[in-house]
Amino acid sequence: MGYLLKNASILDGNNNLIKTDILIEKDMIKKIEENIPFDQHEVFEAEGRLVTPGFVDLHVHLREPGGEHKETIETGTKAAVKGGYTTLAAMPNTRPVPDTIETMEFVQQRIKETASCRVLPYASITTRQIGKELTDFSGLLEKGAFAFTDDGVGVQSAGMMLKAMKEASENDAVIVAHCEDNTLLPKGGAFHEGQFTEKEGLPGIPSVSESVHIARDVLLAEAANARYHVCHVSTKESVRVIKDAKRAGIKVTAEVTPHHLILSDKDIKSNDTHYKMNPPLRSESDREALIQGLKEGTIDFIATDHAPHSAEEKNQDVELAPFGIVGLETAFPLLYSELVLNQEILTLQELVDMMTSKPAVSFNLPYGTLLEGAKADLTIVDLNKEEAIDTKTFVSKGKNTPFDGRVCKGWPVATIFEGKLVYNKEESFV
Ligand SMILES: NC(=O)N[C@@H](CC(=O)O)C(=O)O
Ligand SMILES: [Zn+2]
Ligand SMILES: [Zn+2]
Repeated sequence: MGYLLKNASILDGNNNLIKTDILIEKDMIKKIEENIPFDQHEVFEAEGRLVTPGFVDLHVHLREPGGEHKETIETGTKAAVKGGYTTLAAMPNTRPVPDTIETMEFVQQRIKETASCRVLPYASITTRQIGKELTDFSGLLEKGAFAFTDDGVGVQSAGMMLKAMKEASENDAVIVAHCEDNTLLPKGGAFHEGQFTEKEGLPGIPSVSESVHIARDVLLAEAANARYHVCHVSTKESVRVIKDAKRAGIKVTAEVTPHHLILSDKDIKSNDTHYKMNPPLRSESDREALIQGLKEGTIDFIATDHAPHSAEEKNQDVELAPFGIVGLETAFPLLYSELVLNQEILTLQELVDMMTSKPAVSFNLPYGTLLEGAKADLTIVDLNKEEAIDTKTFVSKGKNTPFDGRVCKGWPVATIFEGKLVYNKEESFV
């Protein structure tokens, strides 16, 4: 009859750790209190472990249907719970795209049958994500579409984006945007236009190809009175535009990825396609602006943009290899080690909030909290455990990361989703 976590360390909201017991019954957190007596519960000793709400990642690519050689809902959610995540929102750049009721029903069925954690599927804004025709927003929402996005590609026409925002506003839905103006992209660009591409004599992806769409879209969101969210913000100009829009009262939120917070174009290794992702790693001053934006609340939360690809695909020439890196199994230890421990940029509380309550609140989700009566989604972390990232241990099909071999501290060791133990590293947590 449920679990009793003894002597767990939890955060109090002010970056203080307090010691407590946590009682889980069915799929709910029943009680958070010291010295809960046990009574037919399975007892877990959590002494010396940080217990947080299950992490929430609102930007992942699970590749199913159509990209099962890269990832499936089953493998992607196994990777998620290993990384401490219990809620994911899955991007619709699959084949087929969930742009019809039938495909959305199929995706929901696969989630029900194969997922280890909660998966909220996005529907596309436009049919086949080609920017020509809006999908059936109200029909897709009825089938459980989480929000609408054409992630993978920008919505090129302002007219189409305005239509989408009006439709979203009428249906109380959020438009989630991959911001990229194709008319500003060079042929064969793989990296940010800056010191790296200049040194290597390569075509570069300019910052303005992202920021110009954000500037356009916040004005469209204002005109349509729509809720608008920006994916994977990467430039300082983007941060400035979002800051101004928030100040003007426009309903905009934004996310940033772990890799854009930790790496910049000075870290790129020539001919290594593990540094090729969209948007690209920008300059060091962009990275600093992203950190500042996150700290001050211009950027609302962290999302991985987990984008698995096969080794064959990534082993091509830089121009041909697909954009994207995986993130679910490494996000917390990377961010904790780099931003909390090494650079002292974020507190542990801030980091946990940005991976739990902040995304949940931004999208009105009832998850990401450790409160009595909440869903029992919990992540158990060993903050002192130090280990090198090793792609050979990944359960994701994607091994495409530039962080292989990097030593990190703060590894998730167990994950509870809706009251069930869905991950338990080497059965260590019993
Ligand atoms: N981020 C990436 O580099 N790639 C994503 C697409 C996307 O998020 O735009 C993918 O689907 O592989
Ligand atoms: Zn994208
Ligand atoms: Zn993406």
